[in-house]
Amino acid sequence: MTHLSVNLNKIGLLRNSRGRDYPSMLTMAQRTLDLGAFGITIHPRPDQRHATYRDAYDIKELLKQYPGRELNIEGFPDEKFLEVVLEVEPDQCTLVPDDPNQLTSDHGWNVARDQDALRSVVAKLREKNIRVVLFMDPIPENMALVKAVGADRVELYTEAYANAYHTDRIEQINQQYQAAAQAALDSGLGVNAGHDLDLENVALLCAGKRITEVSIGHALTIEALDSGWDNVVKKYLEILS
Ligand SMILES: CC(=O)[C@@H](O)[C@H](O)COP(=O)(O)O
Ligand SMILES: NCC(=O)COP(=O)(O)O
Repeated sequence: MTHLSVNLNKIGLLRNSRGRDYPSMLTMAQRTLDLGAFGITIHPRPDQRHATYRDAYDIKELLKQYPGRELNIEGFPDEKFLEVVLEVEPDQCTLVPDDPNQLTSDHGWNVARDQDALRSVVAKLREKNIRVVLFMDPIPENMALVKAVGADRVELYTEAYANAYHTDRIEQINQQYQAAAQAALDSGLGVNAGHDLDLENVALLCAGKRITEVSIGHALTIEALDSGWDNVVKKYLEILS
């Protein structure tokens, strides 16, 4: 079984487009948890274009009603992000090497280059018992360094997998992701995965039984426009069970 953490960024985008609390992030988080999702993910970016720092505090408060479920906060560890995460104390923090002006996340960490800074950030988060995840490209040789800086898990950046899914390269690409996941496991790390996963492609990736958690938001929100939020969340839960 692979845990589903639903990323609510795109609910935040809709909410922010009118400046009112509609759709409500909290209502959607509660609805998603009531459907059985393991967790909620948000990625507050410096411009707060979708998920906001306030959402982090509010969803953490909501999760007190859901023992065993988790909040995962993703983002680049700048001063404000770290201030919020160290105050909110989510169950998990996924560090992503995004520039503020990036359209979306599109690469993993260069841990060899950034190891000193990462080691310091990871230590601060671990002091608060926050599980630390590094967003990584699926390169097996890089996994041991993630462990060396003190992280608990990697999140495999799955855009390349999603792009290959409907091509004749998918078997080779999936094998690369499975090898990266195995290398992470062999290094004593847990394995998460995310970015551009959807109802069609998620099953093959998780069939290898190496992935503890997937975080899915963009495709899930779009699929919900066709089939309804509840139906889509239930479909993911069925696939991942
Ligand atoms: C890190 C990652 O791949 C996604 O979780 C990210 O949160 C997507 O961000 P946007 O929703 O801003 O595209
Ligand atoms: N870490 C991946 C995530 O939270 C959601 O990514 P996406 O499904 O919005 O592409």
